[in-house]
Order: sequence, then structure tokens, then C-alpha cells
Amino acid sequence: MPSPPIQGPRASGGASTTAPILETRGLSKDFRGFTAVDDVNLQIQEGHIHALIGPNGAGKTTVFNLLTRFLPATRGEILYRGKSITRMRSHEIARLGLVRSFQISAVFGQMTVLENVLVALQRPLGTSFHFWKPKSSLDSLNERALQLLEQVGLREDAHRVTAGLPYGRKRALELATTLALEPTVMLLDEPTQGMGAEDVDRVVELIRVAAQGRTVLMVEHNLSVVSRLCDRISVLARGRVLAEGDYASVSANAEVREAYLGSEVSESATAQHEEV
Ligand SMILES: Nc1ncnc2c1ncn2[C@@H]1O[C@H](COP(=O)(O)OP(=O)(O)OP(=O)(O)O)[C@@H](O)[C@H]1O
Repeated sequence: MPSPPIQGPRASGGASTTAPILETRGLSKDFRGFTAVDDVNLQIQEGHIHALIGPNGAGKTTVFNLLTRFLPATRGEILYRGKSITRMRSHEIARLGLVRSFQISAVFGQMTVLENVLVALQRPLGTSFHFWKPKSSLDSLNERALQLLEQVGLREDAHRVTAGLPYGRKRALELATTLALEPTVMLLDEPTQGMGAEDVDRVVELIRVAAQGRTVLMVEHNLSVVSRLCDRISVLARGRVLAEGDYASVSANAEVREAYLGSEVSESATAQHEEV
């Protein structure tokens, strides 16, 4: 298959020999006898943007649910900085810095954009949204919230009611509320899903900025996004890891082409990539 021209995603894109920040060993999930995730061994290097791709039903979302303990694993281990987190609770995992982006439904529609970020900012402190806090503490939270909105290009929308935002901006807000938790490893579930080309480009840039100094694991169907952003890619098919590597090696893999809608990988990614 013709490989699209590869732009090195980031300076850290080369092979790394350091211990992974996040690792799975033999990770498996059975649903009433059906094995949705089957002996998955992932190694996510610190500082990388790592993509999990694969056809529909490959097990990507289930892997995310296992990593964040939304679901218990049937077999296998999950290690964060070399220590098992397999049996930890979701909130304990989040406290370690392994944070999944909030789904859009988790953004409070009737609140302003700024208020949503303020709520998120108070979560790591284990407090709720107290309006009666000392003014100095609220001022510093406000300042931080505005910085985060600036970072995702929503500064001008700070006082708008969230429900009225266009879709792409809601996703940007979701990113800001995730960043508010100061994640070490950020798990992004299809960050460009349902977006037009303009919003996609914007979100790619946002992720690039947000990923500085962090590790990102993302499920993403848009192969142009993957090729532009990701240092390493794991391809899942029928619950198993089929291939792993950078975009060039993965997209040249015959098994990947066959399992992962070969024509889509070769034609669509090439076409989209040429637009970059
Ligand atoms: N709670 C569940 N109970 C039973 N089967 C499930 C459950 N969750 C997922 N599955 C099955 O596990 C398989 C993997 O699903 P999963 O949603 O993880 O795939 P995916 O790669 O994220 O797919 P998509 O790209 O379509 O979102 C599918 O066959 C799905 O039907």
C-alpha cells in the first residue's frame, strides 16, 4: 500500500527504551463467554501520544474502560509506573493522574463555560463548588480557569451558557475540564468524532498543546489525525493487538490493511494526509 508522507509527530517520536508509564499484561475481558479483549499487552511510553485504532467492535472502548476501572478485568494486569492498579477504584486511578476525558454529557449545559471549568478545578482538591470560599481562593481558581480556557481557545466564550456552544467548542471545553485535573496520562476517547474538517484541525492542535509534558492515549478513527499526532499506534482487531509501531510501519502492514478496512487505510488516509 502506498504510505502517506510521514511528518514526525513530535520530537519524542523515536524508539524509546525507558520503562513504560502505563502497561497492560495479558489484559482480557470476557462478556458472558465472549472475549472482547484478549491477552492485550500494551506499553505506553511516557511523553508519547499513543493511538489505539481498529475496526468497529475491536475492543478499543473496552480497553479504555478496563484501564480506568469502569470495568473489572477478567484476566491480566494493568501497571502504572510499574505498580499494579488492576484492582484500584476509578477515583483512585484518577488521583494517580490517569484521567479519561469527560464525555460531552458530563459537561453541565446550564452552567457557563467558565463555571464548568471551575467545577472541574475543584475536583482534585476533593471539594465541591463552594461559593462561600475566601475570595482570594476563588480569584486564583478563576485565574486558572481562564488560563485553561485560553489554552483551548475558549477565552471569549467564558460567560456563554454551555448548552449554546457549537459541538466543536463543547469538545474543546471537555478538554479544558480534563486538563483541569492535571492528568499525567490523558485518555481521549475519539476526540474528533463527529467533527467537520475545520474543528478536526483545531482539536489536533489543541491535543498537541495539551500533550506537552504529558502522556496521551487516544482512541481515534480518523487516520489523518493519528498520522499527524501519534508517536506510536496499537492496532486492535477482534480483541487482540494485531500490530504496533509508528504510522509508517502500521499502515504498511498487510494484516492491518486486511483487518482494518484495508482500502480505508490506504486510500482515505493517503488522501486526507495529502491535505495536511
Ligand atoms: N457490556 C458489554 N456486554 C457485552 N458485550 C460487550 C459489552 N461491551 C462491549 N461488548 C462487545 O465487545 C466487543 C468490543 O466492543 P468495544 O465497544 O470495546 O469495541 P470498539 O473497538 O470500541 O468499537 P467501536 O469502534 O465501534 O466503538 C464488541 O463485540 C461489543 O459488542
